[in-house]
Amino acid sequence: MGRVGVLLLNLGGPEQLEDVRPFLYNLFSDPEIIRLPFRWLQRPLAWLISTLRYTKSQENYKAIGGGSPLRRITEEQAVALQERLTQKGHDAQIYVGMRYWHPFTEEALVRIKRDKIEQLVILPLYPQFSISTSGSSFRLLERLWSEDPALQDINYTVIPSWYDRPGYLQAMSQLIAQELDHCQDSEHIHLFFSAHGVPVNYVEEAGDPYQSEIENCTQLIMDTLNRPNPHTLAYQSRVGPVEWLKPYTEEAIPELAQQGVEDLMVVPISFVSEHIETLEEIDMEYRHLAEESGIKNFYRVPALNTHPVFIEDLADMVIEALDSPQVKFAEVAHPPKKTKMYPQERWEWGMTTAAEVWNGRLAMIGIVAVLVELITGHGPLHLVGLL
Ligand SMILES: C=CC1=C(C)c2cc3[nH]c(cc4nc(cc5[nH]c(cc1n2)c(C)c5CCC(=O)O)C(CCC(=O)O)=C4C)c(C)c3C=C
Ligand SMILES: [Fe+2]
Ligand SMILES: [Fe+2]
Repeated sequence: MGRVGVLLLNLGGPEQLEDVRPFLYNLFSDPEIIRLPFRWLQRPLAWLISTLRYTKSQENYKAIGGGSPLRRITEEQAVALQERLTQKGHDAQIYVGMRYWHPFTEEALVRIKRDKIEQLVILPLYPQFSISTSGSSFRLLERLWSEDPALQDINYTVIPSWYDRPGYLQAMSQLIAQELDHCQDSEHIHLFFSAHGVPVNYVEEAGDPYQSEIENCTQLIMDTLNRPNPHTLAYQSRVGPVEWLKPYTEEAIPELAQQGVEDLMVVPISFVSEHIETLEEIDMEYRHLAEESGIKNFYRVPALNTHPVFIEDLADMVIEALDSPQVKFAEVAHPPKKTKMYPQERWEWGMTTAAEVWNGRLAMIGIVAVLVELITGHGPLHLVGLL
């Protein structure tokens, strides 16, 4: 076997407050994150939302120390994975490729080419697949590959998702059990699985398997944990005006309190590292909400980070992938759609007169909306919840 590399994919996060605005711009420029009827609207809208949202977002990053810990933790995972692979007799170079911040996926590919990697395992650090996360990175890679003959010489394989891996499930249930064992009468504690949400139309129209993978994952963790605790699954971090997967975390917590639940333990399951949504949203916002709603004891299970059982499983995944038939981007970047078209494609009927007229009208509405919002600080984007 030639020189082996592992490319770890992740979202990326602003390392300092000045990074928040360009990070948000990159995020909202991604058509897998906001689906718009017209491609040309993507960058102006990304500029608009990032400009109007960043001060609020900066406040959240300020509350967790001024930046996202995601790069540091992902690099620690990379080091731990490399060590574990070496112990298992596999020499591999590990690369981190983030989607929206440094080190960008493009930067990782420059290093992979420079190091003359011949076998590459592409491993997203998202246990469950979503069009908006792993899918977005796979599509980016698919495009970069198609543009670069040097990349086409590399034998690569993709691991699409791995939420059902025994090691991952073991590591998650060990973390939960450890947290439960710190508490008295732990069998009464309600386990509250909180997954990052996605818009409903991703699942129902675009065919995103995310919801079913999250539901299966929750059940598998409960089976592995094998304790009598009651549990609930809900979705957090909704952004924007459209409907997202339900129940929403911020509604489910007060409902449970009303039903008489007094002890709640939140288990974050869509992300393997601590990040803004665990450290700020869960530990601060949802804790506050829970206490206001009458929950007496609020606990949170830590993220996996470099949990040894988890890292061991990542190493096994890499070794197994090297021995298995290759999985190509074309197989994983485009989940089969539920309806004939992606939501944004329904509008793409070509350069018809009607489309041109609507382009013009929407542009005017957009410009007026921006001006009103910039001047008054209030407007349609605040109303629909994007800001
Ligand atoms: C599996 C995890 C994630 C899914 C699914 C996901 C979908 C998704 N996210 C947004 C919008 C935002 N995400 C933001 C930050 C962010 N998102 C995830 C994970 C998932 N996102 C993480 C881990 C982070 C934080 C990184 C860090 O800095 O620690 C943000 C920015 C933060 C903020 O301003 O609140 C936005 C905005 C959408 C629209 C979406 C699905 C379509
Ligand atoms: Fe997100
Ligand atoms: Fe949030």
